[in-house]
Amino acid sequence: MKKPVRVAITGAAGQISYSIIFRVAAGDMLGKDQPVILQLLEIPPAMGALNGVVMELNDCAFPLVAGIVATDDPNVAFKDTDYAVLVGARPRGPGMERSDLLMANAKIFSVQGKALNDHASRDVKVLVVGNPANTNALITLKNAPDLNPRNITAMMRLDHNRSISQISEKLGCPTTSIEKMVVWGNHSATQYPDISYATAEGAPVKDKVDNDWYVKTFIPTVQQRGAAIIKARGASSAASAASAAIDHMRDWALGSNGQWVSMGVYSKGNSYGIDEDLIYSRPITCENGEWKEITGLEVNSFSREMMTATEKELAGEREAIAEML
Ligand SMILES: NC(=O)C1=CN([C@@H]2O[C@H](COP(=O)(O)OP(=O)(O)OC[C@H]3O[C@@H](n4cnc5c(N)ncnc54)[C@H](O)[C@@H]3O)[C@@H](O)[C@H]2O)C=CC1
Ligand SMILES: O=C([O-])CC(=O)C(=O)O
Repeated sequence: MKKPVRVAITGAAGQISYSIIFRVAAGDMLGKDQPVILQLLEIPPAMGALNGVVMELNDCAFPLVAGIVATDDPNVAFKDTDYAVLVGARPRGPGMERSDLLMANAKIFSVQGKALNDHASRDVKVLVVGNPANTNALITLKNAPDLNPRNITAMMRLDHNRSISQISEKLGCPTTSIEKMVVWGNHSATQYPDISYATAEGAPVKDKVDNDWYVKTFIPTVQQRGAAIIKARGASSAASAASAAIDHMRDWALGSNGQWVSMGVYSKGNSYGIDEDLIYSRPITCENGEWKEITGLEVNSFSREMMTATEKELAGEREAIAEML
């Protein structure tokens, strides 16, 4: 049996975590042979509810759960943690943009960045889910100067999976046959789901769909999917967000088997002309616990315009929270 690893999950009594925690415990994220110690963080008013989650976890008698810590102290939750999934943050309601959450949530990530810096494993892999995820990841990174910036990422996998699902439905082919999808930029309405390189059953997707559908239906549907779920459900997506978080961390830890995925990662300003000091989503493959960017793709003028629009939005968000960096 492998040695247990520590997985910290914040917002542990919230909607998304109610799906994530049980899947991590079942081995969906790190493998069916990897025991985990769950380190669950909440705020004081939610500790009663978190206690209920812990009771349910115990009732599952999961063979892989080697320990559970439930706490309202980030210094305890992040102690020696190998993985951290930062979900705890306010969700948006109808009519809001995710950036409207920036001021409400920014402080959470400066506090948690510092706590990760001081207490987590030096190799901790961090995924920021709480919105606005990319800029919250930047705040986390800037408050954790002793950690490797490569190890702090933002979740774009839900957008990636949504894109694949839309193409699969349009073409009537299985999701597993769609490869080389890319979502660029911010997890927001400016994100750019790009089918330029995508293939379905080995053939270019752009040859199978008309450009009008791509520009007028596909792109806005993916960009607005979060808002559509809020409208339909009265609450933001939770199980699909949890599933995307599991996919992101599993592929990062165990490898993406050559498949392209989209991850919000730290930009050093040396690829695709994207400004440095942003957490910007791009095409990635993962192997041996490391992510690697796909570089050198040709970018046409439509793509460049879309990539720049989402970059500008991220730069504006960075400006708005400059004092927290
Ligand atoms: N990046 C993405 O693709 C997605 C991001 N989200 C975002 O994820 C976040 C969480 O969403 P839900 O679980 O639906 O919300 P929720 O409101 O059900 O749960 C959030 C939980 O976080 C807790 N929390 C608040 N401040 C905290 C802190 N400082 N430390 C620890 N816990 C804290 C709250 O007590 C609450 O239990 C929201 O910001 C939402 O917008 C949601 C869907 C997709
Ligand atoms: O739309 C929201 O506020 C929640 C979210 O990030 C998503 O579902 O993509």
